Amino acid sequence: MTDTKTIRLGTPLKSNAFRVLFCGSGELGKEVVIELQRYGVEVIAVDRYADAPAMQVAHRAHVIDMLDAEALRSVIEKEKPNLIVPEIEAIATPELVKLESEGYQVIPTARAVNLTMNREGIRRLAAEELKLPTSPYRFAGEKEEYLAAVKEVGLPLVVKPVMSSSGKGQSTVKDEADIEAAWDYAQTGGRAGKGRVIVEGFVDFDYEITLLTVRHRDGISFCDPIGHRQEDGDYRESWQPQPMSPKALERSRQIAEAVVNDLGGYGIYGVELFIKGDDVWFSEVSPRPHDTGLVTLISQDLSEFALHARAILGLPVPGIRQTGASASAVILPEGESDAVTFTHIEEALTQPDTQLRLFGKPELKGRRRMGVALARAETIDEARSRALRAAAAVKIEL
Ligand SMILES: Nc1ncnc2c1ncn2[C@@H]1O[C@H](COP(=O)(O)OP(=O)(O)OP(=O)(O)O)[C@@H](O)[C@H]1O
Ligand SMILES: NCC(=O)N[C@@H]1O[C@H](COP(=O)([O-])[O-])[C@@H](O)[C@H]1O
Ligand SMILES: [Mg+2]
Repeated sequence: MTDTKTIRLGTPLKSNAFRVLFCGSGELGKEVVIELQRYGVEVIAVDRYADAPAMQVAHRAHVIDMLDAEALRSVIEKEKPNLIVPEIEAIATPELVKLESEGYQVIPTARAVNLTMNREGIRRLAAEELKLPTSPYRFAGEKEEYLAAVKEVGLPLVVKPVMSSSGKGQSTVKDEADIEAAWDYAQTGGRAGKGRVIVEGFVDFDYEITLLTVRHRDGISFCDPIGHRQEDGDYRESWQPQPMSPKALERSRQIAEAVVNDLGGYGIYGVELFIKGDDVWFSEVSPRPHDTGLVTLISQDLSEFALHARAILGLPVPGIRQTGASASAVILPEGESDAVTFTHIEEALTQPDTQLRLFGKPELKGRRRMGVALARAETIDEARSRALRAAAAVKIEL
């Protein structure tokens, strides 16, 4: 007898395959693909360039301009996936909204992906509709408007393109003299070309966290808070668990719950929060695994990638086990190469409880995250220095 309620996973490459299509195929997608492969899911990886990390572990791949709505629709209509999994912000998300209304399933929801790909969507939702505390902010599309926004918000402030990630196009302005340069960088450095910016008042936080929050068929589960250090808007190290006052943790969970329940769907969310004493500000949210959550590859029995896979397949998440003080440190070389060689990996791995991931990105142009070191230890401080030492040990030949 067939139980109509049960999840049905077929055999990959057969007519009954359960097919998942990734929009974006970077290092975060690669780990989710590996988790889905473990369930015998058929995976199709899509990105703007060939041989992207997740493509290397998927069944097949397509290279398209994901900001081109027609190209995106055409690949989806060709593959007819059971699930569409956005992996990066820079996608023609309004087309995903249309595709969802035609019956495709977008993870976690097309609305969540559409709102979060643009800082304006998610910020207005969080601050104006959900009334959550955020930094003061203004949006601007023209230089004049930008200069007025800067006046209203006041220095110090942070300028970001509305569509960007990993700090691309982002500047902190402390001095009047840097106001012009911040506008120019936002117009050239984002992931989707010129356009609107957000001007945010600088929040003088004690520390910041990512609260990984899973929405799954049985409700919501939280991972322990992840602390992290960012430079130029891009993450350099992360650790788990970040010590927090009970009040700040409770407040953080309330904010995360409010946001993910509004956005809905199944999957993991990375809720970014600024903390000062017991006060918590919402910063932004990724409706997908978070880069700072790479630490969960060593710090949890089910990593954020395994949790995402389970949640999106509609499988249960009865518990998440945190296995002690852990840290991650990025391998972030700078230069130009179309075939990077990594050496001294032995040195990176001489310490116990240390692991390495090299993403296999086919090109280095400027500064790019190419790998991550992971470590566990007795204390957070030890785990951090162990991860940093391992990351620094790896040498790069261009
Ligand atoms: N208003 C602010 N006040 C203080 N610091 C900020 C502010 N906005 C951003 N930052 C700092 O810059 C970092 C990156 O900002 P944000 O997360 O908005 O950029 P992003 O490009 O979306 O990065 P990612 O894709 O890695 O999440 C934050 O984690 C924080 O350290
Ligand atoms: N903060 C978001 C983030 O870390 N996203 C991750 O970086 C990739 C892009 O890397 P690239 O710029 O090196 O191609 C994305 O595909 C995703 O895996
Ligand atoms: Mg962020």
